[in-house]
Amino acid sequence: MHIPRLLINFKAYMESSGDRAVEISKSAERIWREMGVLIGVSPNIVDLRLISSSVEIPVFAQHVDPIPAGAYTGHVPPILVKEAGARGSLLNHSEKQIPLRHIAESINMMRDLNLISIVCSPTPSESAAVAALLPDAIAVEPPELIGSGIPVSKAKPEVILNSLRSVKAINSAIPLLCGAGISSGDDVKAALELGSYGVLVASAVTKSPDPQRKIRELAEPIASFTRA
Ligand SMILES: O=C(CO)COP(=O)(O)O
Repeated sequence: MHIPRLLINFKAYMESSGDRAVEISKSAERIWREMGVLIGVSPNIVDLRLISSSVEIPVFAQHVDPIPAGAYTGHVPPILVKEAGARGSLLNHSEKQIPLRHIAESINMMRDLNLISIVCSPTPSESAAVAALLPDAIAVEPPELIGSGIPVSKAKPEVILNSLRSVKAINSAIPLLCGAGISSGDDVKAALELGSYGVLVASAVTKSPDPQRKIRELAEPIASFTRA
């Protein structure tokens, strides 16, 4: 199972849509080849096929709905995400929260399609609830730090430690990523030292004047950590 250690969420930023989404994705691919760090990108749904046909690194949708293909206006069936070349999807991001039963149904539908499920959770207790649904990975992200530039790995390390503890108590095989405010290589290093498998980032890359340079900075501690 190839869970990225650095997953870049393009959200719905203009700076990471269309041709700019392709450029950032190609930068991520270049750094993956250069450093051997598995980097994934999560473009807006409007760019999913464009990005998955432009790079070899794993591409993730930002959301799926637990439905088959069919008469579902405005919804995102897992099968169509698969057809568009995605390797998986985020679920339950704090900016796109869904009920627990939808998370469970989506994880099961994604598993049947060999799509990787990375489920976001805002707190350690919700991380435990999500772990019981057996996703492929969990990403804990305190909503109040998202987009703040204040890194969860330094401002709220207990959220990572308590999530690790609560997820391990349910299933120690589920990797835990963390995100929210992660903006520097040092923030990534702190997250890894706390026990995170990897990180989820958005604005540090999408809003950077030099996304490639920022991706390299964020990937460096992962490269050294995974080499050690
Ligand atoms: O929501 C996030 C990643 O999914 C985190 O956002 P920022 O990296 O902009 O804080």
